[in-house]
Amino acid sequence: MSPDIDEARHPFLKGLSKHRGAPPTVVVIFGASGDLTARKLVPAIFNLGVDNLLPGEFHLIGFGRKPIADEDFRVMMDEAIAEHSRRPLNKEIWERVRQNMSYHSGGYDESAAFDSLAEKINQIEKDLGRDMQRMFYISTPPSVFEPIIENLGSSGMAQAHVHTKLASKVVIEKPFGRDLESARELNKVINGVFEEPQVYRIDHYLGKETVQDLLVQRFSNSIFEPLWNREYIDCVQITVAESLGVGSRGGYYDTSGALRDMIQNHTMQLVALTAMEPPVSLDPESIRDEKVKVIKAIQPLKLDVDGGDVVRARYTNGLVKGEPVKGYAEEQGIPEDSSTETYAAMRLAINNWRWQGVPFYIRSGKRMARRASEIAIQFKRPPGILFSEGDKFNVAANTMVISIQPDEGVTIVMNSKIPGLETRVRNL
Ligand SMILES: NC(=O)C1=CN([C@@H]2O[C@H](COP(=O)(O)OP(=O)(O)OC[C@H]3O[C@@H](n4cnc5c(N)ncnc54)[C@H](OP(=O)(O)O)[C@@H]3O)[C@@H](O)[C@H]2O)C=CC1
Ligand SMILES: O=C1O[C@H](COP(=O)(O)O)[C@@H](O)[C@H](O)[C@H]1O
Repeated sequence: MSPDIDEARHPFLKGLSKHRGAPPTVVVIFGASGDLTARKLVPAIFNLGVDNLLPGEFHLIGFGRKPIADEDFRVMMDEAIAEHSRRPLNKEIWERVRQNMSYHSGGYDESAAFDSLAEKINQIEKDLGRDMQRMFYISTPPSVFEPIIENLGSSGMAQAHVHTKLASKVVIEKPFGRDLESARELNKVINGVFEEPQVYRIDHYLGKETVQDLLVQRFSNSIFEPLWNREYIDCVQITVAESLGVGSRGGYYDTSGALRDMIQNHTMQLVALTAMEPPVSLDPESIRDEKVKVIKAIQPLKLDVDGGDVVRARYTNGLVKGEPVKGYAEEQGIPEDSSTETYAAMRLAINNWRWQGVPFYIRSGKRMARRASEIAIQFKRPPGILFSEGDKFNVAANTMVISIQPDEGVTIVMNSKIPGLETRVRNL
């Protein structure tokens, strides 16, 4: 590995092993011509390669309805890395993945296409002379999640090497159903084909370093935990703001809106991690149990138009960096009668011992003034006996801001004396 790439590692990682011994793997991405594949999945695979975390034997197969030649797919993915990867494209590293990349076209409900995909993977195993783990990443709009899962079952791919370390895995994107009933129905289809340990219901916010750091910050630093409750906290504000519009994804987005696309999943994960009790251990079930407990304590929302807990809105046309951009209603693929929101904000009341009376304000939107995801913990003000005289004492509420992206870090707003003979106060 060239020194400049090693330099790109986080300083905390210096001296730690880079290899976790992943088994030989074939990843199949359904919906591989789409936005998520280009923006996140393939750049992430490239970066795993840079960090030497890919298995020695690694194959990537894109799957989709449009016919795409293997070489065209490789070029599309080169461009995706050049545009979206956090590290520049390193041709030497990428070539090792690239040479084992191909595209398989077929309908998501077409069983023959899945049979031929199974044959292709069997042939890769035969050529290698050993079994491989198969990982199926469903990166399509939710309307085709179910036929893909059913076809993975009927083609036998879901059961490959089951009950061994190489058992097939399936990764399912969100939204996971439209409501409780459809989510249960989707679960039923999944459980009819895969065993639970094979299933990954993904929320990519949980993979962000700063989100993973939340539990560490809360439960490994004794200075915060005693203050993390209704005695000291005035309110919590969670913002997930994007500057992008819906772009080419109007067809999918209009069936979701901000509530299903961002609030019920990513934003609620941030609420859960901020508000949950300490888990009894770090195993996934213990963390899940605490998240479930705190989410159950959230009170039903008041939906009245005036004085309710929820606001929905959508962006109109305007300027971004001086360039005109379309309003949501004019974006490609948005039906004329659409009433889908691109912004949602709500006030949550968590009725448990720790949080009663502390509002959680959460909001998410597209085409906002700037891209920023953050959790702001606003503490109660001290009694205003000493420093409460207008301008002279510009006292702010202490606030801890955990910035998730784009600038990662923690900022604490505190009050301090302005140097000089007179006692003047300002926040910094
Ligand atoms: N984009 C993002 O930033 C994120 C997206 N997600 C989730 O990932 C999934 C994929 O998102 P994204 O890549 O943006 O979606 P896209 O709209 O880009 O669709 C992905 C691919 O699915 C196929 N497709 C599109 N529409 C349909 C349809 N109506 N029926 C069948 N196939 C269709 C197309 O491939 P082809 O025509 O070749 O078959 C398309 O290239 C969604 O579930 C989304 O919620 C999650 C996190 C972030
Ligand atoms: O899940 C989604 O997330 C992206 C935002 O992800 P980020 O990591 O860039 O914050 C959003 O654009 C997309 O609409 C949504 O489906």
